Amino acid sequence: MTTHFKKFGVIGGGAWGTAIAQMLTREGQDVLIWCREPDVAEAINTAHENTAFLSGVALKPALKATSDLADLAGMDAVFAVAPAQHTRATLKALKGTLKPGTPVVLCSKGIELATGEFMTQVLKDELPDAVPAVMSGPSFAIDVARGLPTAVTFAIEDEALGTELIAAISTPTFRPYLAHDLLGAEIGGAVKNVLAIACGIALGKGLGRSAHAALIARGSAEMTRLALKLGAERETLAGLSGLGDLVLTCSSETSRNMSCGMALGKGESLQSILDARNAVTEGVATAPVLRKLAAEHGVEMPICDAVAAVIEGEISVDEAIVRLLMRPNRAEAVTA
Ligand SMILES: NC(=O)C1=CN([C@@H]2O[C@H](COP(=O)(O)OP(=O)(O)OC[C@H]3O[C@@H](n4cnc5c(N)ncnc54)[C@H](O)[C@@H]3O)[C@@H](O)[C@H]2O)C=CC1
Ligand SMILES: O=C(CO)COP(=O)(O)O
Repeated sequence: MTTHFKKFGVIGGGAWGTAIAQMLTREGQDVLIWCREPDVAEAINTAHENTAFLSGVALKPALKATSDLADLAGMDAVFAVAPAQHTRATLKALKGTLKPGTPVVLCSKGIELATGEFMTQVLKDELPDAVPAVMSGPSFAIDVARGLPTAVTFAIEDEALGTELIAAISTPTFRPYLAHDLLGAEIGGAVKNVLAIACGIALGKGLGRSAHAALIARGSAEMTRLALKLGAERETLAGLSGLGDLVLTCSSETSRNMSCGMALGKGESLQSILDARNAVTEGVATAPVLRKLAAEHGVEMPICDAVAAVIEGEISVDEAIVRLLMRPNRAEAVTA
């Protein structure tokens, strides 16, 4: 398929932005990644490595980096990969620089704490002339950067545009699947991070694999319940950006959310866990705002609620476990 997508901008020089930029860089495509830290941009341009956020991966020399967001002006498509709490500021800074109708592919997984908004709404607020897309699914940055096989959901309203975009970005090892339910893809990505903290807590506490599996299955029910209430589609939550990412994130210590939960389960304090890492743990910011959103919509999400209560310091990990286990018996159905 011929494509007019030749110039890609990536906002965010963290692990995921770097992996996406590496994946997009190929013959016939120019890729420019914006890094907040000038030394990260410098290292990508000169040493071809992002030692701060994705060390040990040899980046393609054709990948170029900048620390000036204005350099992303005129790109054919932009991937927004700053942490969810910083996405608004980076999009705001791009006002007036992108051509109207430029696709902006939202790749961060979270809900804005200050507003309760998902990233598509943040984009609409800041760059109303952009075309929103959501790319989300089971995809550790290190796997994608190393070219290991990965499949994600690529949600966009315009099917023809989406078909052209996924043709332009896919590789033999990176397979985006086209979808139209942007909200469903966003809900999966945001909620699975909170559930991964819960799974980590259970494993860190030594509660066993049966409890872990129960949390994944009941967590999936919570995620789907919220999605249906907000108007998203059940099928999306059963796909790569829902169940797929839930399983990955809840099963591997490579996940920052899962490993944060494990450390909490072993008795470490949240602050000491966060202080010790140079990486974002999205579920920590998402849990409180997710709890609020669920309450506003009358959606029961007891696992996410318990994680939020631990994160906000209201109850201990042990109290959260007791609270979940002592809930009254109920029907298994998602919408019961
Ligand atoms: N790392 C991964 O495997 C994956 C991450 N994601 C999502 O991608 C998003 C970005 O995560 P990572 O790339 O992993 O980040 P990271 O944890 O590797 O790095 C942190 C990033 O936050 C940026 N940052 C810190 N303060 C900032 C500010 N005030 N304004 C703008 N940027 C700021 C840093 O410059 C750095 O790029 C998150 O929403 C995450 O959930 C999604 C899929 C996979
Ligand atoms: O979203 C991810 C994998 O799909 C990465 O998860 P963590 O942010 O928990 O590391």
